[in-house]
Amino acid sequence: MYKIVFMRHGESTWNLDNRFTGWTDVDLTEKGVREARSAGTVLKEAGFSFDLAYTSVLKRAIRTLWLTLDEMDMMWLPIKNDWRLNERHYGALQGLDKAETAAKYGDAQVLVWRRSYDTPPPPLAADDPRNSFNDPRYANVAKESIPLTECLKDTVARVMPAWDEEIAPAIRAGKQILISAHGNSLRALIKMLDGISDEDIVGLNIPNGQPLVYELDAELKPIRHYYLGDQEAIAAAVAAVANQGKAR
Ligand SMILES: O=C(O)[C@H](O)COP(=O)(O)O
Repeated sequence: MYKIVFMRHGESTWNLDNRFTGWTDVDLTEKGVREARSAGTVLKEAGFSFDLAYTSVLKRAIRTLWLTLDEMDMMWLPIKNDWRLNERHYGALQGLDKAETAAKYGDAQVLVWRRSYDTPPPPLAADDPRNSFNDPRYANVAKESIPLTECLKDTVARVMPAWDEEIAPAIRAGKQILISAHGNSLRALIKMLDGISDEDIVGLNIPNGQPLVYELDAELKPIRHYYLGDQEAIAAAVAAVANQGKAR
């Protein structure tokens, strides 16, 4: 049996402000820093150790990983940064308040933009200065692969090659792996691993900074999964994520 640990970054400044974030590179709040450190404590106390970590090229996931590893006294761990683990690109919604957007367009429309499998939010204009075409961190990415918006299906299409080409072979080679990523890049991975339908994926929400353990069989099919830590607090955090897109 193999084990892999997934973790969404700790609370970010735009999580706190309830803004659509996507590829915007915002940092952790103080609470997010505490969540990342506490994830390290929880992992250490549960006896986890790692050979390799993967994260995105966005600082909220990178810093979460650093703080978690610091807490585990494992800052020496090799880290692979892969843009394909980035958050789903939120298009022209990036920067907008989620509840205000729901008040303007309705809860149902915002649920479609946040959680539907194949309806992307409106795109950023190609000449919007917030596009990532000239950002040096994507210098090695083909321009046509750099999105202006993404639905979850688009995110699956970029996350799965990272899984198939990089992460799955490393698991098979016996590496213990920690992945620090984002709500929707993790939803994309989990959808594929667990074979969740396009309809049911709407109901999957991932809380900030909570280690999620997946046990996998020899074919890397999930046997079971569970969050480490305080289960009541985690259930409340999952419900809070679901409610972020509702008008107040
Ligand atoms: O990009 C964002 O806004 C969040 O990190 C994930 O947002 P969501 O839960 O609204 O999809």
